[in-house]
Amino acid sequence: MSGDTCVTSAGGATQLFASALNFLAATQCILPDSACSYNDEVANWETFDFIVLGGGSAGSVVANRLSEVCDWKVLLLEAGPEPPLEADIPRLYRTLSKTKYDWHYITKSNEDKQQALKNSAVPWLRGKMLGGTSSINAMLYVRGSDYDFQSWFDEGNPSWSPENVNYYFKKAENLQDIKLSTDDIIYDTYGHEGPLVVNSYNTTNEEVIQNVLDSYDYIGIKKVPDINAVKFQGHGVCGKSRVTARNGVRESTYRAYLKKAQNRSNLKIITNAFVTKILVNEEAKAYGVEVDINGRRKNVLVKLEVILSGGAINTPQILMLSGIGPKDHLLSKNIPCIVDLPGVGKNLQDHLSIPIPIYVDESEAEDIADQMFDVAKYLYNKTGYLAHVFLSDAIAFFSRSNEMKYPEFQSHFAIYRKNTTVRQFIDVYTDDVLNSLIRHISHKSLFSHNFNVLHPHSRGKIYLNTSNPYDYPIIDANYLGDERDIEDSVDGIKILTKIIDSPYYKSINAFIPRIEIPQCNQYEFLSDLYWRCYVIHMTSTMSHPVGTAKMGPSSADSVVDNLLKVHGVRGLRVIDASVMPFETSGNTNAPTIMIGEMGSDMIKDEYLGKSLSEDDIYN
Ligand SMILES: Cc1cc2nc3c(=O)[nH]c(=O)nc-3n(C[C@H](O)[C@H](O)[C@H](O)COP(=O)(O)OP(=O)(O)OC[C@H]3O[C@@H](n4cnc5c(N)ncnc54)[C@H](O)[C@@H]3O)c2cc1C
Repeated sequence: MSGDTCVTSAGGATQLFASALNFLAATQCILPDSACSYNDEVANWETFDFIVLGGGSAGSVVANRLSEVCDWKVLLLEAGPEPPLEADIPRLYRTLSKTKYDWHYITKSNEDKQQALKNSAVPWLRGKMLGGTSSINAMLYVRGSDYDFQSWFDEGNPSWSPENVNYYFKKAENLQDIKLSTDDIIYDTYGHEGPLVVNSYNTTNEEVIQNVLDSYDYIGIKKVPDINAVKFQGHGVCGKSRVTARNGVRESTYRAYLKKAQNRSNLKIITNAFVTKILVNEEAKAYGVEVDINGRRKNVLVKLEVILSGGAINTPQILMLSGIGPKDHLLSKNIPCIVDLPGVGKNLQDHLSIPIPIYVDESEAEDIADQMFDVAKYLYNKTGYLAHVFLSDAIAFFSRSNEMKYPEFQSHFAIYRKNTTVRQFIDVYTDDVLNSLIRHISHKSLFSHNFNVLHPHSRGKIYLNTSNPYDYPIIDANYLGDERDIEDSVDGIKILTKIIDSPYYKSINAFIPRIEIPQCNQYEFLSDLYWRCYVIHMTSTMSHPVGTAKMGPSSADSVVDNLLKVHGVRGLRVIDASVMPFETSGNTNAPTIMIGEMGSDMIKDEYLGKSLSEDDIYN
């Protein structure tokens, strides 16, 4: 592997950032160091102790942790390249959408719902590069609640108790916000010696953010100093989120885990390596993988295990292509079934996202000169608007009753200043709906509260279109397939929209605009029926798909066991977001990294004996 050239730019920047990018590209060598090409060679039929398939949020963790053992020869195969410059600079991440760094998946059209979306389908951004989706995500660092992991445990997964899970969150973390560390509770919550820097943004719209948090507080969603350090209480909690940022630069798992391991002689990292199937023999033992590296097919062999970390879409696809999945479905695609596992690709869950636009009279518009000044600020000390993503770090979690032990809903918050470009951030909607959404932006600022349902009842599925590994699988997200998700959304939106009666929102003349959706125009504005219709047609994704290789004790409905081993197959584990039996109460990157940490220790434990510093940390 050579690692001494500089990062490149995706060249896919939108007009808004084009001049900034050119400037940055010209000065890229003063940006954070980066290895540029992973041109390790792998020979046909070469043998490794472990092959990790997919270098994303979880796969990067696993590749690092396994290669800590000098005697193990580890191979990481990643379909995409090294991340470009735009992945490092938080604000530019959206420019990677629909480039070679994104798988650009899209869900199957929903026949009678989601009519406000183009083709009634939802684009699913997924990172295709080292760091995977952690190189393209919004960087919010949210662990989820103890309730989530207790429900994984109660599902028959004894290693995943809240206590064990918290141990692995801490193992990953390295809290860097010095101010926060002076609070004992916050200090004790986080880990301080892990590879993953958890911090606060260098820059936020502090005044607005505090006003918005105070407004949540006013409607009963209590403002707290740190979201991860409190137990969910009352009607809800809100605060500034921690983020995966290291002094203004994205902290992907590529940066946190892979770059630190890249010089180990026992780790080979191969990019542009697209795995077409796992080789499984008749005794149901995984013995290697078939991979396409820059157009050349190779077989690579494994002594101990293949670790599948392809993410919630590709993991079930690869399992099915390898003969592991629902027998009837595999046979219908002319794939011999080696292990009949009906759960592969099922149990797909995603957090719903429904934009709640609120127009306000707020502050002056940003002009292009301000933005160019911010470019200079970023180059100087990694502050300015390039240092944070378009979603702010103000987040809120809430429930309908104060008896709840966990949040049912989440709200993200984004500010679009008057006369700025909004279109690119919400371009999933049809032109008419989008025009209606942004129609006041020329003279008002838009406060967009992204409303999320955290524990949807609907379940979707992923299945093969064909047996050709290069054909995308079909994503049937089944949003709102369960009527309860519509009712829950309406209830949650009615709680959230009370915010416009808070003193701050009143002081800035806040109002919710009616969105022109033909199917909803018959309903009285802001009535239950209007919101119901709005939910049915405006629901999109929070980009948190999980569950398609569910962890659980029974091969009838789950894919991996408590130790993440694929049921009925030897030498094969899944370690990524697809193993989550249920969605967590928040963004899914932190829990996926935690899964990477615990999964790695499970492997070490199996082959090396107890590897943990605390006895019996998992059963
Ligand atoms: C736009 C967006 C914003 C988000 N924002 C946040 C946020 O702010 N906070 C948060 O917590 N979560 C966020 N998420 C979600 C979070 O990032 C994901 O849940 C998490 O990254 C999933 O990790 P993973 O390891 O399961 O998959 P990934 O990180 O997607 O990794 C899978 C890897 O496998 C590779 N791969 C797949 N198939 C193959 C193959 N056949 N051969 C070789 N390699 C292959 C892929 O290229 C990829 O690198 C966001 C997601 C998106 C899309």
